[in-house]
Amino acid sequence: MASFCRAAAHLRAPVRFRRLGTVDLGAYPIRDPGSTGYQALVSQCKGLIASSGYCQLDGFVLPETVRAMCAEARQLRSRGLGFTSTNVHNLLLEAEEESSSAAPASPRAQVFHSSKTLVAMSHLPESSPLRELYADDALRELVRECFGLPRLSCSADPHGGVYYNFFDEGDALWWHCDRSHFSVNLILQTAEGGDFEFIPESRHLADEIGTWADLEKDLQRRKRVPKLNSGSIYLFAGNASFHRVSPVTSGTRINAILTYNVEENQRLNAYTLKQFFGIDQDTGGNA
Ligand SMILES: O=C(O)CCC(=O)C(=O)O
Ligand SMILES: [Fe+2]
Repeated sequence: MASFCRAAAHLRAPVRFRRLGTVDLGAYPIRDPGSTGYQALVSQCKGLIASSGYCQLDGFVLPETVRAMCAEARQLRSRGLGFTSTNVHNLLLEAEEESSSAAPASPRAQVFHSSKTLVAMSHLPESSPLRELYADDALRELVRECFGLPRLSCSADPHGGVYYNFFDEGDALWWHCDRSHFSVNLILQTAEGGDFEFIPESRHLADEIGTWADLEKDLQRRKRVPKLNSGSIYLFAGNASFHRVSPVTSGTRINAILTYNVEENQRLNAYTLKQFFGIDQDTGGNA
């Protein structure tokens, strides 16, 4: 009888949905910044960023959440909410008028065609696990500390704060240095090819090596190709180092970019919104 009552009480209990944990807090104690584990994590990341501009946190996002994010990304894309762009750019992502003075064979005159498909933050449902990760103050604080920044805010841009990226077969992001000084990237699904490759502290070579052909040889010879798995997050000082995503040869690479700014209330400019998200600033709608 007693056991029957317990069972009945259980049946009457309100249904609780199990909330997925997002971050592996055992390995990365981001909710406990006073702990020695947290301090060790920050000092290790700071050291790596100081020496090579790069550090990666493997298994940062738990596998179940990675699966939920991949499923969400694919579902949004299958509803036609992805925007595929081909971007023509040079090594320093300069505007045409900035690079027009470069000599024809020089590195800065080289033009690349990069392509990928993005799903903007404005398409993510309120309950999105990617939104939840982006809204996590403890992650933002970790990023701030690792890059040694005085303060850090989430983007105020409704489309570009955090977004999914797809690199399908043939897609690539060719050699460049970012305009922003730091970036945070979450790998959700790997593919054949689609490797993140970088050469620490190499930006100055664009002015020192006379031709793109010679610079490319140097980059290929010295590049680092970290082994990234689904669930890895990497922090990268992408303004100082040439990097690329190599062409995908089979499958689809899925990743998410989390955008933070030192200054508050930063939004994407009209060019970036149109070029990468297909959004007209005036209407906010997809082009
Ligand atoms: O997806 C990556 O691993 C790199 C992306 C990148 O370099 C960029 O968005 O500027
Ligand atoms: Fe980049």
